[in-house]
Amino acid sequence: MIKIGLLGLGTVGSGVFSILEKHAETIKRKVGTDLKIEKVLVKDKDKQRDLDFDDQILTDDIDEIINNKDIDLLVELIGGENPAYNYIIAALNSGKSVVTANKLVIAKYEQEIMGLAREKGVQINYEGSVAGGIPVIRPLKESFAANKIERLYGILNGTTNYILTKMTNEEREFDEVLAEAQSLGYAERDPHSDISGADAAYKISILSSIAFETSIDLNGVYVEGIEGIELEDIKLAEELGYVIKLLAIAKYHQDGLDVRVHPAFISKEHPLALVNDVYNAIYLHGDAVGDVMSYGQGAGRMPTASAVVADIMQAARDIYYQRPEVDNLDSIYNHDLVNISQVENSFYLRLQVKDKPGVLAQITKIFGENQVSLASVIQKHRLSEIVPIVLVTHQVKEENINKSLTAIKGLDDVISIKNLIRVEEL
Ligand SMILES: NC(=O)C1=CN([C@@H]2O[C@H](COP(=O)(O)OP(=O)(O)OC[C@H]3O[C@@H](n4cnc5c(N)ncnc54)[C@H](OP(=O)(O)O)[C@@H]3O)[C@@H](O)[C@H]2O)C=CC1
Ligand SMILES: N[C@@H](CC=O)C(=O)O
Ligand code: NA
Repeated sequence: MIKIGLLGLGTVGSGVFSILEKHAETIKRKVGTDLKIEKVLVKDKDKQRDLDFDDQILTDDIDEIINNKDIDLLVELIGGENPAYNYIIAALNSGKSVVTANKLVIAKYEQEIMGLAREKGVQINYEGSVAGGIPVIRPLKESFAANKIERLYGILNGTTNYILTKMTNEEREFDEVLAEAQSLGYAERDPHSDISGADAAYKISILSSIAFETSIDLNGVYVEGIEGIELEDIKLAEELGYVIKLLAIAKYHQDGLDVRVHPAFISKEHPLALVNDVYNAIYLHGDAVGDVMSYGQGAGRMPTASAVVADIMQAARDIYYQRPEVDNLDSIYNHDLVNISQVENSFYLRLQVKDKPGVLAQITKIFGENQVSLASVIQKHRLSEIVPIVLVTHQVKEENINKSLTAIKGLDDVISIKNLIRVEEL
């Protein structure tokens, strides 16, 4: 029998608990032995819970798990940086294998955690940390191992994709849809992590380090969230043949690796444009396999628990058969991350200007001086003395756009720059 210490009995922890119960027989057959949840760490032992268990297994003392020699496997599902990080390190140090869905901790401390697991000869599995139930970590490590991965695009945050989908299809308000995503268990405890793009940045950083065999400095990943997206931008995107998605991108660039997260216009025709609600997708290109897309639910109780339980089963099987963990996936490269100012894209720009002759000419002159050429210009209906203008550029370095915007902001007749969104040619 393999005994488990489960940390956290919230959205994902309760899903793991119920799958381990519901499929106990099948799991036993596939692993080779029974799995038993020996102890469950929670914050509040008196909280009302919808699960059927003996209260004795609940604890609020981590030592009862870390110091319990009978527990072989620690499953960390409390989230956040600390104490989760400390508990993972303590478990590895005491020779326990670890399963976690904590993208923050893995992205921030990947090198240290992987190194420690290797040193101790134990497993650290984290399939649930990226794109919930979609198998993506193991495929990258194993199924695509014979490839050079050239680029990777992902919709990696369920909460923001849910919000953008509901804003697009139902014209609903941001705050109302966010509250719904929280009640469905999709959002992080601090939903700012979802909205700001940080959660997706942790995830693309984890995927990049595996795909490109490199360590990733999170501080070098450009991150922009969906806070600035307005219904107006969504409608204009639709008019222009695009949808807006919070896109995570990792690809080779002449100066290193281009890793970033931001809202992007993507063609309505691209398969990623059809990824809606809480669904996530990863679209990658390997030199041998070509284009591959994986799709499924990226957040939520049971989809995430599906990935976590599979990780538990893999670790348990290896513990039971005393197979040492052999992971030769060292980060052998130290690719530089490219500064966003050096990245080329097309841009969508929405401005409000005074309704006067010559304003557009002044704007296009500034663009011309900064080598920005325009693919389209749309002047929308006049609102009192204000005219909304929408511009789409051809491909240009971001630093040229920034210089242009600084000059455009200084024009007397420009009232405001409402939004600047990258148009990603996938
Ligand atoms: N929700 C999702 O869809 C997904 C979540 N994840 C990741 O899974 C992890 C868990 O998320 P989720 O289940 O949503 O989180 P929840 O907030 O729903 O649950 C957290 C659980 O951890 C317990 N807990 C929190 N802090 C402590 C602490 N300091 N000491 C002991 N117990 C603690 C809570 O106890 P109590 O019950 O007493 O409050 C609760 O049971 C996170 O890393 C998250 O990023 C990954 C993919 C998808
Ligand atoms: N908050 C996350 C949960 C899964 O990782 C999300 O919305 O994707
Ligand atoms: Na996953």
